Amino acid sequence: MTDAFPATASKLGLYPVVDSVEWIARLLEAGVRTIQLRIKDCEDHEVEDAVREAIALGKQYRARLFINDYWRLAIKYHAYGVHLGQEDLDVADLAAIREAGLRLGLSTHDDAELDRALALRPSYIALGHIYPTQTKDMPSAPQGVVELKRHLARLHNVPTVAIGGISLARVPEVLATGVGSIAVVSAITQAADWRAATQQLLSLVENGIEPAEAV
Ligand SMILES: Cc1ncc(COP(=O)(O)OP(=O)(O)O)c(N)n1
Ligand SMILES: Cc1ncsc1CCOP(=O)(O)O
Ligand SMILES: [Mg+2]
Repeated sequence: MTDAFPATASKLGLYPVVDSVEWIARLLEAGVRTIQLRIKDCEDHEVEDAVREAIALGKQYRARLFINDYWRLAIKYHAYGVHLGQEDLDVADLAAIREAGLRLGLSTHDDAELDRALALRPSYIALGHIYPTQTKDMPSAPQGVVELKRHLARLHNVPTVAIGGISLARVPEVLATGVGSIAVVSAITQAADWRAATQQLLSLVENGIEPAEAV
């Protein structure tokens, strides 16, 4: 059996996914403790400064900072973790990520992808998209909360994250599925008042979760 990736918190709570160091800084300052830097479609050298600065901020705030896609840079600067999609899995050096001690989060969209993800023993598994989203072109249909719940039934011992179209108003029905974390982009970055939105999301999602484990 393949070695497991390092463990992360059993419930990751509110998980903003953002595209700049500025967003990382303001959300960590606002109390977010799980966060992802997601800058799409760049060469490593174009995002190296941003990745390094985001990782430094993550360490400063003792937060769980995941780097999307740029796994070589995440290893180079000792990120807390890396998030990869199914296509990324075809090219990434998973052994190098594991040996460097980084946590690994994986995207899944259906049962076959869940099978593949489970076999890799990642630190968490993300499920989506749950609702229609304007943030990313998705080839598949939204899975909805009924399908999310069915998938979660296979994932008792793995931290889970729901993503895609999750607004403040939809958080309660997503949480009711038992998922351990809610990942959002536009619910924060497109909010009229991002600070208020972040505080409302934090209190809804993290109410009842143990204080953050040391990072
Ligand atoms: C928490 C979380 N879940 C899913 C994704 C999507 O990742 P991926 O499939 O690799 O697509 P891109 O984000 O790279 O466009 C994510 N980033 N974070
Ligand atoms: C990156 C990603 N992966 C699946 S859906 C999505 C975008 C989620 O953005 P939003 O929360 O604005 O729908
Ligand atoms: Mg990706």
